[in-house]
Amino acid sequence: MFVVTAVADNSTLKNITGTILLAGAGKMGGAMLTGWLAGGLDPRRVAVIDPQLSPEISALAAKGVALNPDVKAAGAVETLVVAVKPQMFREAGARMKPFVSDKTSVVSIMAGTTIASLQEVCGGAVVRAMPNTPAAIGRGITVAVAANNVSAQQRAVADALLRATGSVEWVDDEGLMDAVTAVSGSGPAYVFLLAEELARAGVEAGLPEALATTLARETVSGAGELLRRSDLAASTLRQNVTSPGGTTAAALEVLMGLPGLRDLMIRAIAAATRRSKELAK
Ligand SMILES: NC(=O)C1=CN([C@@H]2O[C@H](COP(=O)(O)OP(=O)(O)OC[C@H]3O[C@@H](n4cnc5c(N)ncnc54)[C@H](O)[C@@H]3O)[C@@H](O)[C@H]2O)C=CC1
Ligand SMILES: O=C(O)[C@@H]1CCC=N1
Repeated sequence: MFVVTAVADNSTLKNITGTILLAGAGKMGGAMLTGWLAGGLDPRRVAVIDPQLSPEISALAAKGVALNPDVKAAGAVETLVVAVKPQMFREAGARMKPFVSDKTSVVSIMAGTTIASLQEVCGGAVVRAMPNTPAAIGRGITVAVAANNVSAQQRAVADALLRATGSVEWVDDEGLMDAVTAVSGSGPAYVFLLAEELARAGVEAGLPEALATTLARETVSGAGELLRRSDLAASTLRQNVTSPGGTTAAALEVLMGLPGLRDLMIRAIAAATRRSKELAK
């Protein structure tokens, strides 16, 4: 389900005149496409390539989005956005190459896949980006890095496409992308796991399952919203919950003990970073 409403007035999106071709309209590609349309991109500027189109994406044909066009029907592709699984990129990318001219910019959101292999398989001026699933509600964060041959105009269009689903941070060092993927790309999963385990522990402590699930969901999302709206550091917000000698202190003694959450998180992020590097091979 994609429910992105316009994140900001995005005149760059509205002024796009070439074709934006999305390859792979699954969870992330679909969320991005919804964000572009909500941000004012003309649906007639958009084409989608996906062998298994969802009903939600297929329905966009009525608004003018081109579905699985051939190279001729797609027109001049200004930006190709690659949102297929990294494992299928070699095969899928070769089929995308005919859509790419030397004027096309190629924006990839694939985990692990390097600028060098995108240049080799697809050509074009490559932007490598890593969004995350809160993009589906316009609250994603994306980190992006551009190859040397990306023009200022191409970078502005890439920025507008990525910013349609949340905020964007640009970096110069592609080497950061594996750790970025581990922290913010995969990060929402760690937060959802926290909600799952908080509920499970509540049941262990004697709560009915439905109540425990509601309490965990509202606590994780409410604390997330407080973190977002507050100017205070996460550590200060944590201290504000913690009365000396009280219940929170008792729980934090466990979570912050050794080995505790810090050690677990360092190991988890290291594992995801390693996996991102492996996906490059
Ligand atoms: N799910 C997530 O949290 C995030 C995913 N990503 C990246 O986004 C990419 C897509 O991931 P998801 O959306 O989760 O996967 P998904 O499985 O939901 O979407 C992939 C889509 O690609 C389509 N597809 C398969 N073969 C194709 C081909 N030859 N040409 C065009 N489309 C084809 C599939 O039908 C599917 O709709 C991956 O590379 C992943 O690393 C990046 C950030 C976060
Ligand atoms: O798990 C993955 O490989 C993708 C990249 C970041 C989130 N999902």
